[in-house]
Amino acid sequence: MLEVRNLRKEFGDFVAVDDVTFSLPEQGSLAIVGESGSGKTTTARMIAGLETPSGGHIVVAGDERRAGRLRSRERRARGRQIQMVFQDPYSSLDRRQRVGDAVAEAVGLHQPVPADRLRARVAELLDMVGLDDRQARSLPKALSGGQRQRAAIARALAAEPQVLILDEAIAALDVSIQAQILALLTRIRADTGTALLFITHDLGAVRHISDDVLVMQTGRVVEHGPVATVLGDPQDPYTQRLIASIPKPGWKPRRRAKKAAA
Ligand SMILES: Nc1ncnc2c1ncn2[C@@H]1O[C@H](COP(=O)(O)OP(=O)(O)OP(=O)(O)O)[C@@H](O)[C@H]1O
Repeated sequence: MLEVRNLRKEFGDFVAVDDVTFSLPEQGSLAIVGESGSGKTTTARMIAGLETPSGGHIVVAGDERRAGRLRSRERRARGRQIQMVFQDPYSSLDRRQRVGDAVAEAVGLHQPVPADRLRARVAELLDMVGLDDRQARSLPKALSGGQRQRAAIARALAAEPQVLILDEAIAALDVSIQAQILALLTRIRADTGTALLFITHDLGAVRHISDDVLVMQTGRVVEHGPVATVLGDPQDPYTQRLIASIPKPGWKPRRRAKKAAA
Protein backbone atom coordinates (compact mmCIF):
# COMPACT_ATOMS: atom_id res chain seq x y z
CA MET A 1 0.00 0.00 0.00
CA LEU A 2 2.78 2.40 0.95
CA GLU A 3 6.44 2.09 0.15
CA VAL A 4 8.96 4.65 1.35
CA ARG A 5 12.55 4.34 0.13
CA ASN A 6 15.59 6.37 1.13
CA LEU A 7 13.44 9.34 2.07
CA ARG A 8 15.38 12.51 2.91
CA LYS A 9 14.54 16.06 3.94
CA GLU A 10 16.96 18.93 4.29
CA PHE A 11 16.04 22.32 5.73
CA GLY A 12 18.97 24.46 4.54
CA ASP A 13 22.04 22.52 5.64
CA PHE A 14 20.12 20.71 8.43
CA VAL A 15 19.11 17.13 7.64
CA ALA A 16 15.76 16.45 9.36
CA VAL A 17 15.08 13.05 7.73
CA ASP A 18 17.91 10.87 6.51
CA ASP A 19 17.54 7.68 4.46
CA VAL A 20 14.21 6.46 5.87
CA THR A 21 12.91 3.23 4.31
CA PHE A 22 9.83 1.19 5.26
CA SER A 23 6.68 -0.29 3.80
CA LEU A 24 3.11 -0.67 5.00
CA PRO A 25 0.83 -3.40 3.63
CA GLU A 26 -2.94 -3.19 3.13
CA GLN A 27 -4.64 -3.30 6.57
CA GLY A 28 -1.19 -2.94 8.12
CA SER A 29 -0.31 -0.65 10.99
CA LEU A 30 3.01 0.97 11.79
CA ALA A 31 3.99 3.38 14.54
CA ILE A 32 6.88 5.79 14.02
CA VAL A 33 8.31 6.70 17.42
CA GLY A 34 11.16 8.87 18.61
CA GLU A 35 11.87 11.85 20.81
CA SER A 36 10.87 15.37 19.92
CA GLY A 37 12.76 16.57 16.85
CA SER A 38 13.63 13.08 15.57
CA GLY A 39 11.90 13.74 12.22
CA LYS A 40 8.63 11.82 12.65
CA THR A 41 6.27 14.61 11.63
CA THR A 42 8.46 15.68 8.72
CA THR A 43 8.38 12.08 7.45
CA ALA A 44 4.57 11.99 7.76
CA ARG A 45 4.17 15.37 6.08
CA MET A 46 6.23 14.23 3.10
CA ILE A 47 4.11 11.09 2.77
CA ALA A 48 0.92 13.16 2.95
CA GLY A 49 2.28 15.51 0.27
CA LEU A 50 2.46 18.51 2.63
CA GLU A 51 6.24 18.75 2.37
CA THR A 52 8.48 18.11 -0.65
CA PRO A 53 11.19 15.47 -0.09
CA SER A 54 14.81 16.41 -0.83
CA GLY A 55 15.37 12.83 -1.98
CA GLY A 56 14.00 9.31 -2.05
CA HIS A 57 10.80 7.70 -3.24
CA ILE A 58 7.23 7.45 -1.99
CA VAL A 59 5.07 4.87 -3.77
CA VAL A 60 1.37 4.65 -2.87
CA ALA A 61 -0.62 1.68 -4.22
CA GLY A 62 1.94 1.28 -7.00
CA ASP A 63 1.99 5.00 -7.97
CA GLU A 64 5.18 6.93 -7.44
CA ARG A 65 4.57 10.37 -5.97
CA ARG A 66 6.17 13.09 -8.01
CA ALA A 67 7.07 16.50 -6.66
CA GLY A 68 5.79 19.81 -7.98
CA ARG A 69 2.45 21.53 -8.42
CA LEU A 70 -0.55 19.27 -8.93
CA ARG A 71 -3.74 19.74 -10.89
CA SER A 72 -6.86 19.61 -8.69
CA ARG A 73 -7.82 16.23 -10.15
CA GLU A 74 -4.43 14.83 -9.11
CA ARG A 75 -4.74 16.45 -5.67
CA ARG A 76 -8.12 14.76 -5.17
CA ALA A 77 -6.69 11.43 -6.29
CA ARG A 78 -3.90 11.85 -3.71
CA GLY A 79 -6.46 12.70 -1.03
CA ARG A 80 -8.21 9.45 -1.81
CA GLN A 81 -4.95 7.64 -1.21
CA ILE A 82 -3.68 9.30 1.98
CA GLN A 83 -5.37 11.34 4.69
CA MET A 84 -3.84 12.77 7.84
CA VAL A 85 -5.41 13.46 11.25
CA PHE A 86 -3.58 15.86 13.55
CA GLN A 87 -3.30 16.30 17.31
CA ASP A 88 -5.52 19.37 17.14
CA PRO A 89 -8.81 18.37 15.46
CA TYR A 90 -9.51 22.05 14.80
CA SER A 91 -6.82 21.92 12.12
CA SER A 92 -9.15 19.78 9.99
CA LEU A 93 -12.50 21.17 11.24
CA ASP A 94 -13.92 24.60 10.56
CA ARG A 95 -15.14 26.17 13.83
CA ARG A 96 -18.17 27.70 12.04
CA GLN A 97 -19.26 24.51 10.26
CA ARG A 98 -21.57 21.89 11.74
CA VAL A 99 -19.92 18.49 12.04
CA GLY A 100 -22.35 16.79 9.64
CA ASP A 101 -21.80 19.53 7.04
CA ALA A 102 -18.01 19.18 7.39
CA VAL A 103 -18.25 15.45 6.69
CA ALA A 104 -20.68 16.07 3.79
CA GLU A 105 -18.26 18.59 2.31
CA ALA A 106 -15.41 16.07 2.47
CA VAL A 107 -17.55 13.37 0.81
CA GLY A 108 -18.58 15.76 -1.99
CA LEU A 109 -15.01 16.92 -2.49
CA HIS A 110 -13.77 13.46 -3.21
CA GLN A 111 -16.72 12.05 -5.09
CA PRO A 112 -19.69 14.11 -6.26
CA VAL A 113 -22.83 12.14 -5.32
CA PRO A 114 -26.60 12.87 -5.50
CA ALA A 115 -28.14 14.46 -2.35
CA ASP A 116 -29.86 11.33 -1.03
CA ARG A 117 -26.72 9.24 -1.47
CA LEU A 118 -24.68 11.99 0.19
CA ARG A 119 -26.97 12.02 3.25
CA ALA A 120 -26.72 8.24 3.53
CA ARG A 121 -22.94 8.29 3.22
CA VAL A 122 -22.56 11.02 5.88
CA ALA A 123 -24.82 9.04 8.23
CA GLU A 124 -22.74 5.93 7.57
CA LEU A 125 -19.45 7.74 8.33
CA LEU A 126 -20.78 9.37 11.50
CA ASP A 127 -22.14 6.04 12.64
CA MET A 128 -18.76 4.41 11.93
CA VAL A 129 -17.06 6.81 14.36
CA GLY A 130 -19.91 6.70 16.90
CA LEU A 131 -21.37 10.22 16.55
CA ASP A 132 -25.14 10.66 16.76
CA ASP A 133 -27.58 13.04 15.01
CA ARG A 134 -27.40 15.68 17.71
CA GLN A 135 -23.61 15.75 17.51
CA ALA A 136 -23.80 15.89 13.69
CA ARG A 137 -25.89 19.09 14.00
CA SER A 138 -23.41 20.65 16.47
CA LEU A 139 -20.54 23.01 15.91
CA PRO A 140 -17.13 21.56 16.88
CA LYS A 141 -16.99 23.69 20.06
CA ALA A 142 -20.10 21.90 21.41
CA LEU A 143 -18.31 18.53 21.27
CA SER A 144 -15.82 16.98 23.68
CA GLY A 145 -12.18 16.54 22.60
CA GLY A 146 -12.74 12.85 21.86
CA GLN A 147 -15.89 13.59 19.85
CA ARG A 148 -14.06 16.28 17.88
CA GLN A 149 -11.30 13.82 17.09
CA ARG A 150 -13.94 11.31 15.92
CA ALA A 151 -15.38 14.00 13.65
CA ALA A 152 -11.89 14.66 12.21
CA ILE A 153 -11.47 10.91 11.62
CA ALA A 154 -14.91 10.72 9.89
CA ARG A 155 -13.87 13.61 7.65
CA ALA A 156 -10.60 11.88 6.78
CA LEU A 157 -12.43 8.59 6.08
CA ALA A 158 -14.83 10.39 3.71
CA ALA A 159 -12.06 10.19 1.13
CA GLU A 160 -11.89 6.39 1.56
CA PRO A 161 -8.11 6.67 1.97
CA GLN A 162 -5.82 3.72 1.49
CA VAL A 163 -3.53 5.07 4.21
CA LEU A 164 -4.60 7.07 7.27
CA ILE A 165 -1.83 8.94 9.10
CA LEU A 166 -2.49 9.88 12.74
CA ASP A 167 0.03 12.43 13.98
CA GLU A 168 -0.18 12.38 17.81
CA ALA A 169 -3.91 12.34 17.07
CA ILE A 170 -4.99 10.79 20.35
CA ALA A 171 -2.15 11.90 22.60
CA ALA A 172 -4.10 14.72 24.25
CA LEU A 173 -7.16 12.60 25.09
CA ASP A 174 -8.07 10.79 28.32
CA VAL A 175 -6.83 7.21 28.46
CA SER A 176 -10.39 5.82 28.30
CA ILE A 177 -11.20 7.94 25.22
CA GLN A 178 -7.87 6.91 23.66
CA ALA A 179 -8.89 3.27 24.13
CA GLN A 180 -12.26 3.92 22.44
CA ILE A 181 -10.65 5.63 19.46
CA LEU A 182 -8.05 2.87 19.13
CA ALA A 183 -10.83 0.27 19.12
CA LEU A 184 -12.58 2.33 16.46
CA LEU A 185 -9.43 2.47 14.32
CA THR A 186 -8.90 -1.27 14.66
CA ARG A 187 -12.46 -1.85 13.42
CA ILE A 188 -12.01 0.58 10.52
CA ARG A 189 -8.79 -1.15 9.53
CA ALA A 190 -10.55 -4.53 9.44
CA ASP A 191 -13.69 -3.21 7.68
CA THR A 192 -12.13 -0.96 5.05
CA GLY A 193 -8.59 -2.32 4.59
CA THR A 194 -7.17 1.15 5.32
CA ALA A 195 -3.57 0.97 6.52
CA LEU A 196 -2.69 3.05 9.60
CA LEU A 197 0.47 5.04 10.21
CA PHE A 198 0.79 6.38 13.76
CA ILE A 199 3.22 9.13 14.67
CA THR A 200 3.89 9.21 18.40
CA HIS A 201 6.55 10.04 20.97
CA ASP A 202 5.02 7.43 23.30
CA LEU A 203 6.76 4.10 22.91
CA GLY A 204 4.64 2.72 25.75
CA ALA A 205 1.48 3.18 23.68
CA VAL A 206 2.63 1.39 20.52
CA ARG A 207 1.85 -2.05 21.94
CA HIS A 208 -1.82 -1.07 21.87
CA ILE A 209 -1.89 0.68 18.53
CA SER A 210 0.19 -1.09 15.93
CA ASP A 211 1.70 -4.30 14.61
CA ASP A 212 5.06 -2.81 13.66
CA VAL A 213 7.22 -0.03 15.01
CA LEU A 214 9.98 2.08 13.54
CA VAL A 215 12.22 4.02 15.93
CA MET A 216 13.77 7.28 14.71
CA GLN A 217 16.64 9.24 16.23
CA THR A 218 17.91 12.51 14.76
CA GLY A 219 16.32 11.81 11.39
CA ARG A 220 17.51 8.22 11.00
CA VAL A 221 15.88 4.83 11.54
CA VAL A 222 17.62 3.04 14.41
CA GLU A 223 15.27 0.08 14.74
CA HIS A 224 12.32 -1.36 12.83
CA GLY A 225 10.29 -4.53 13.30
CA PRO A 226 7.25 -6.15 14.90
CA VAL A 227 6.26 -4.37 18.13
CA ALA A 228 6.70 -7.50 20.28
CA THR A 229 10.25 -8.01 18.98
CA VAL A 230 11.36 -4.39 19.27
CA LEU A 231 9.86 -3.87 22.74
CA GLY A 232 10.78 -7.35 23.97
CA ASP A 233 14.34 -7.44 22.69
CA PRO A 234 15.51 -3.97 21.62
CA GLN A 235 18.85 -4.06 19.85
CA ASP A 236 19.73 -0.39 19.65
CA PRO A 237 20.88 1.50 22.79
CA TYR A 238 18.57 4.41 21.89
CA THR A 239 15.51 2.09 21.81
CA GLN A 240 16.69 0.51 25.07
CA ARG A 241 16.83 3.98 26.66
CA LEU A 242 13.37 4.87 25.36
CA ILE A 243 11.95 1.62 26.75
CA ALA A 244 13.69 2.15 30.11
CA SER A 245 12.04 5.57 30.35
CA ILE A 246 8.49 4.17 30.04
CA PRO A 247 6.90 4.46 33.51
CA LYS A 248 6.25 1.01 35.02
CA PRO A 249 3.06 0.05 36.90
CA GLY A 250 3.43 1.18 40.50
CA TRP A 251 5.80 4.00 39.62
CA LYS A 252 5.09 6.90 41.96
CA PRO A 253 6.45 10.33 41.09
CA ARG A 254 6.13 11.50 44.73
CA ARG A 255 8.41 8.81 46.05
CA ARG A 256 11.17 9.93 43.66
CA ALA A 257 10.66 13.56 44.64
CA LYS A 258 11.15 12.67 48.36
CA LYS A 259 14.32 10.77 47.59
CA ALA A 260 15.70 13.70 45.63
CA ALA A 261 14.88 16.07 48.51
CA ALA A 262 16.52 13.81 51.12
N1 LIG B 1 10.04 23.97 8.21
C1 LIG B 1 11.15 23.69 8.90
N2 LIG B 1 12.25 24.45 8.77
C2 LIG B 1 13.39 24.17 9.45
N3 LIG B 1 13.53 23.10 10.28
C3 LIG B 1 12.47 22.32 10.43
C4 LIG B 1 11.22 22.56 9.77
N4 LIG B 1 10.34 21.57 10.12
C5 LIG B 1 11.01 20.77 10.99
N5 LIG B 1 12.27 21.21 11.17
C6 LIG B 1 13.28 20.60 12.04
O1 LIG B 1 13.38 19.23 11.70
C7 LIG B 1 13.58 18.42 12.86
C8 LIG B 1 12.54 17.33 12.90
O2 LIG B 1 11.26 17.91 13.17
P1 LIG B 1 9.94 17.04 13.27
O3 LIG B 1 8.81 17.98 13.54
O4 LIG B 1 9.85 16.17 12.10
O5 LIG B 1 10.25 16.17 14.56
P2 LIG B 1 9.30 15.26 15.41
O6 LIG B 1 10.04 14.00 15.66
O7 LIG B 1 7.97 15.14 14.76
O8 LIG B 1 9.18 16.09 16.74
P3 LIG B 1 7.89 16.39 17.67
O9 LIG B 1 7.56 15.09 18.35
O10 LIG B 1 8.42 17.43 18.65
O11 LIG B 1 6.82 16.92 16.78
C9 LIG B 1 13.52 19.37 14.05
O12 LIG B 1 14.86 19.65 14.47
C10 LIG B 1 12.88 20.62 13.51
O13 LIG B 1 13.35 21.78 14.16
